[in-house]
Amino acid sequence: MATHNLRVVSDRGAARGPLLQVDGVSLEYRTEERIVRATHRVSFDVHAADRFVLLGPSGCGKSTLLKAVAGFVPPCEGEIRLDGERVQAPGPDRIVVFQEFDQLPPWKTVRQNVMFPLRKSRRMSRAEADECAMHCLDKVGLAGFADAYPHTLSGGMKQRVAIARALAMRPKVLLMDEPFAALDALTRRRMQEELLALWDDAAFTLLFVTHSIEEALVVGSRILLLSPHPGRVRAELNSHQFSLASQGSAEFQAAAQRIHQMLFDVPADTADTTDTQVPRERPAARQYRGKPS
Ligand SMILES: Nc1ncnc2c1ncn2[C@@H]1O[C@H](COP(=O)(O)OP(=O)(O)OP(=O)(O)O)[C@@H](O)[C@H]1O
Repeated sequence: MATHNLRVVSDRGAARGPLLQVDGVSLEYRTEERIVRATHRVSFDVHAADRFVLLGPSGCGKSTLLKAVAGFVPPCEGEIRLDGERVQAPGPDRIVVFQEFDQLPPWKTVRQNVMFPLRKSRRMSRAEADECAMHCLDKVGLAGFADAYPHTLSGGMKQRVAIARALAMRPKVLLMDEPFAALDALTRRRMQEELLALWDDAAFTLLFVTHSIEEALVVGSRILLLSPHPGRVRAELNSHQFSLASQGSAEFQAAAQRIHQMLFDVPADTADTTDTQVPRERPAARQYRGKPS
């Protein structure tokens, strides 16, 4: 596997060793008619406080990898370890925030939605769970909507509730599967900003799936590039230096273009950087053969 530094920086928490280890993991779906291989021998390490992004084209197995880390899909080959323990089932140490806006039970208020997993996991008394829920809702700017029902909220607000609910559980790893993909561009940008502000505050460990190169550079401190279906590791990058503020800069554009080339091996002089979304439909790309200059 090639490891590239867009800029060399030290890894926060690296001294403690990896928190999450994905080691040679192949994932398959078995139906009566056929076997679909979603990923092939994928390996990566996530350290505490990393914002680790899985980036690749549609169908390369990003969501399936996230589900495997969550414990919903067992590897057919390889192993996933969290804090040295083999992942074999879902657990409260790994919480997933999905793209869909309907992940909040509609019959519960915002506050009840955040309290529910805290109470269900028997971590806290009702009063403690209530206090924790209000604290987390305050962090995402929704304390004033604690007694509202989800159907009265915008898509962005629902995603904020889902994030508050996840962070309230203090998971070892927060798993996010294209959480902002269904939002309009302005809201998406604001949500990215808020997620980074939350991370500045709490330095949680994030595993984030996207097919947007720009979002990967903004949100991620490290990025794993996956090849088209079935997903194989193409490269791993450090991207700590980028933020929303650097998005229009020449350095940011150059990094986006380089990632595009690494994913699709497009010659530099023909690469189109006006649209840096990883295409949803694309024929199998040629293998990436070397480190970019
Ligand atoms: N439940 C399923 N049964 C059979 N095949 C599946 C199932 N879910 C996903 N797949 C297949 O596994 C492969 C990986 O899918 P996955 O959703 O993980 O990709 P992805 O990279 O997250 O794509 P996207 O960006 O479009 O969400 C695809 O070929 C897909 O068709």
